[in-house]
Amino acid sequence: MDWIRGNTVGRGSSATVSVATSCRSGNIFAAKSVEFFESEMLQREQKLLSTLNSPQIVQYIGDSITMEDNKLMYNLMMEYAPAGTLYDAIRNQRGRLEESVIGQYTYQIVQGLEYLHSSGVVHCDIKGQNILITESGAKIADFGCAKWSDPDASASMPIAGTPMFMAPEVARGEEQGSAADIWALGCTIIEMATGMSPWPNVNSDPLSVLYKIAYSGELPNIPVFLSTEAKDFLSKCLQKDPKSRWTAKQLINHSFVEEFNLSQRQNQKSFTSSPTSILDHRAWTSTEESETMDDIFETKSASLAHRIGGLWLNSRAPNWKWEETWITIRENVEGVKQDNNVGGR
Ligand SMILES: Nc1ncnc2c1ncn2[C@@H]1O[C@H](COP(=O)(O)OP(=O)(O)OP(=O)(O)O)[C@@H](O)[C@H]1O
Repeated sequence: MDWIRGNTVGRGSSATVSVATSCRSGNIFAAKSVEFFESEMLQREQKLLSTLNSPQIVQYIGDSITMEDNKLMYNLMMEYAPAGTLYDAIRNQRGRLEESVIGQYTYQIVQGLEYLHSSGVVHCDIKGQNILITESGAKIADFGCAKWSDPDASASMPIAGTPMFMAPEVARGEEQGSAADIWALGCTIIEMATGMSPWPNVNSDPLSVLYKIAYSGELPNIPVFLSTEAKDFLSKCLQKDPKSRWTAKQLINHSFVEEFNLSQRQNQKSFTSSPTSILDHRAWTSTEESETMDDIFETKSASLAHRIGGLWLNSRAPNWKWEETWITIRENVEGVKQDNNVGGR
């Protein structure tokens, strides 16, 4: 092992993330690790992340297999973000970021999404917990749910993501394309502005969340205290019809983020720095009667929500805290696999 594992800096539903130091260079990086026998998803994430290269995407460094405490581990190495996630930043600011900061992060996330979507990748799990804050701003991370947008490649790809941040067409199990990332971006802006979920008054079980999003016809509330530009930007992200949602390419020129777009262009003109090392860049109310549920979930598309909800109910974790962390769910081709994302952050 030519690197030393340091402290654990994060724990997701699928993996543990530690800070690590290279023995040769002394450089610091992050290692996302799982036991090799259950590393299929992390290896899939590695394959996808290794094809990406953008200032607004967490920088891929490499992968390795290590033997630690008699356990064979698979590690995905990437740049380390000492400041943690956007979710941490929101909590540090007592749940509400200033609008100028929201604008800046939003611009950087849109840049990352524009890069991803133009590269044929859909992230599928945009939320504050999956955005890292680095010296060069917000970077999109955690490609555990990501997929290629090519219909042939994604035909067998199941719906994945975090119910509270899911777009209506995703909650109905119809499609999960790039427009779904834009809806999730809108939800993340609400998270930045309020420190709360986009559906704060909805019963917090995923089944209720999914039903509300899929069939109520309602939209998340746009915070009243935001500027007209910010509200307009949000309304472009939170269109029920995915075809009516603005694309990342359109949003990048929206007046809400215009000043960050302009200042970046100016910076690009004045600096011509060459890159050094990659490490230098561093669910409606409470659950209804089951007859009603069966009526509601009769359709093919809704059966997805039913399966997800059932699984969640069956595997509820004792230390679950919905308010503090948003669940990520993944369905594999053979069936549904539900991951409890229970704190540790
Ligand atoms: N590069 C990094 N630098 C610093 N902290 C990180 C980094 N990557 C991840 N983390 C921390 O580890 C946590 C878990 O990482 P990640 O979201 O990638 O794991 P996961 O198991 O895929 O999570 P999820 O349950 O969202 O699928 C993050 O929320 C964050 O706090």
